[in-house]
Amino acid sequence: MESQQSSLAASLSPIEITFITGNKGKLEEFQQLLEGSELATHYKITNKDISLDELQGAAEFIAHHKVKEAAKHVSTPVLIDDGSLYFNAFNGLPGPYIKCFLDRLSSEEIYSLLDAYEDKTGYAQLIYAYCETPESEPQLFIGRCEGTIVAPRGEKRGWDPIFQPKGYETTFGEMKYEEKNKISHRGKAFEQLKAFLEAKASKRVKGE
Ligand SMILES: O=c1[nH]c(=O)c2ncn([C@@H]3O[C@H](COP(=O)(O)OP(=O)(O)OP(=O)(O)O)[C@@H](O)[C@H]3O)c2[nH]1
Ligand SMILES: [Mg+2]
Repeated sequence: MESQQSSLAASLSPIEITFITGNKGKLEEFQQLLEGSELATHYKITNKDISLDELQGAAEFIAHHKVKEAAKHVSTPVLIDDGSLYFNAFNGLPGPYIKCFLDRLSSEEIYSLLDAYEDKTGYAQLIYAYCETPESEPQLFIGRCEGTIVAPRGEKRGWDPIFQPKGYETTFGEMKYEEKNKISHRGKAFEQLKAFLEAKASKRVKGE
């Protein structure tokens, strides 16, 4: 039975998903996560860089709207990645607005925003959102990583150099993608996305 199912799995064409992002770092981390998983057998993931409207509000709301928008642009199911960084002293900010800060301030300047606060803790959050068609209800997979905002160290990529995950002596900027992905907000969200996609592929193989 198992071997019948594995030969059926091999004969089925892979399910295509379009990952919509213009951010090369996100794409590289996602590809690295994919390489370490079985998903590549069942799915063909392609990338499109489409500029999507991102509303203001909570990250979950933004991701929900962003993936629905994305689904209108392509004929395959879509996936989006939405990242945010929260300073505990700022009660939920910058959150999803971290991109505006990164566009206008250096990492030193972002770190300095916390000068007046003793509490330098925060967390990184990542939402993978998946949507089958523009009419479908999106599925959200949320990963969080607790840490501390520190003076920048390591590669200058987004806010990686100022985020030191809890229990580690290095910032994300000093880690290789592989190392970061094992503990990161993105790695945690990916584990949930993977379980969802694996269950979907397995149902297809069983003809359910
Ligand atoms: O150092 C980082 N480590 C990360 O793990 C990470 N994940 C996201 N980001 C940055 O946070 C903002 C999110 O905004 P965002 O989700 O809208 O991304 P984006 O606009 O760059 O791409 P996309 O919307 O086309 O997918 C953008 O500035 C991203 O560069 C990160 N920075
Ligand atoms: Mg964006």
